[in-house]
Amino acid sequence: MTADNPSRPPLMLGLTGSIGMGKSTVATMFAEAGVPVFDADAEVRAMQGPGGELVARIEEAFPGSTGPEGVIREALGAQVFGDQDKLKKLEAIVHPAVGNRRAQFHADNAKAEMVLFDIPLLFERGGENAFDAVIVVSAPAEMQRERVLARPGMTPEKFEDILKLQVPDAEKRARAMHVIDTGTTLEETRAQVERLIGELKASRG
Ligand SMILES: CC(C)(COP(=O)(O)OP(=O)(O)OC[C@H]1O[C@@H](n2cnc3c(N)ncnc32)[C@H](O)[C@@H]1O)[C@@H](O)C(=O)NCCC(=O)NCCS
Ligand SMILES: Nc1ncnc2c1ncn2[C@@H]1O[C@H](COP(=O)(O)OP(=O)(O)OP(=O)(O)O)[C@@H](O)[C@H]1O
Repeated sequence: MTADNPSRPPLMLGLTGSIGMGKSTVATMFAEAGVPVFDADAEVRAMQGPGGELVARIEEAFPGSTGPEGVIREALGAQVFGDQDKLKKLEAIVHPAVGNRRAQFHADNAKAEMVLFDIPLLFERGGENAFDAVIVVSAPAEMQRERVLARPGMTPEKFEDILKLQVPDAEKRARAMHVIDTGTTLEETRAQVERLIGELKASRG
């Protein structure tokens, strides 16, 4: 467990990586090691799910994209991932709401030693400066492709459309302060996460 430290603000860690590289898996490893985690994607899902606060506005902007269970993600994804203007319109609805939730999380965890923000679009949206350290998860492209294409509802075309929207993996790695290799076993990745937490704690003295 990371100990609370009332005298200093928490170390702000940003976790990012391209589709299927293992952000969620690695964020869970941080949480299991006692680090509070803000999961931007989970917040989006909650706000788009049944009774979610964004459902009505999304239906208004994208008629037919919602139902009794909230946003029909496959249908909305099919509309926006190949169309920049539509994606921008969706982001203008979703991103400010994620920002509000993030501010709340920040306030709730003001006394933690470190906090981790799992932000899929951290580099794409230029949010690096908000963090003391940016951590990128990365695996070989072929492994990424295999993982993503194994997901239900995924097609090679959708995968290519999403890749085009994201900063390339090589650039993410170059801009990262730390890279976690997810092209290995889960145990080895967990060991890397635990090692990094130890280094970050030591760096604070
Ligand atoms: C369009 C939606 C409903 C499709 O949902 P679906 O479950 O099919 O896909 P999922 O969310 O798992 O995304 C698949 C991949 O695309 C990436 N992705 C999602 N939105 C974007 C985006 N705006 N720009 C670039 N990549 C994106 C994700 O990081 C992931 O790697 C959903 O992605 C969405 O609401 N996106 C807009 C909000 C957003 O930007 N979310 C990501 C960061 S918080
Ligand atoms: N060493 C590893 N580290 C992380 N993930 C691994 C590893 N080995 C296998 N995997 C698998 O790779 C997949 C990574 O998916 P995950 O949902 O964590 O990625 P993501 O980056 O969050 O995806 P998305 O961008 O679509 O949200 C999981 O199914 C996970 O079990």
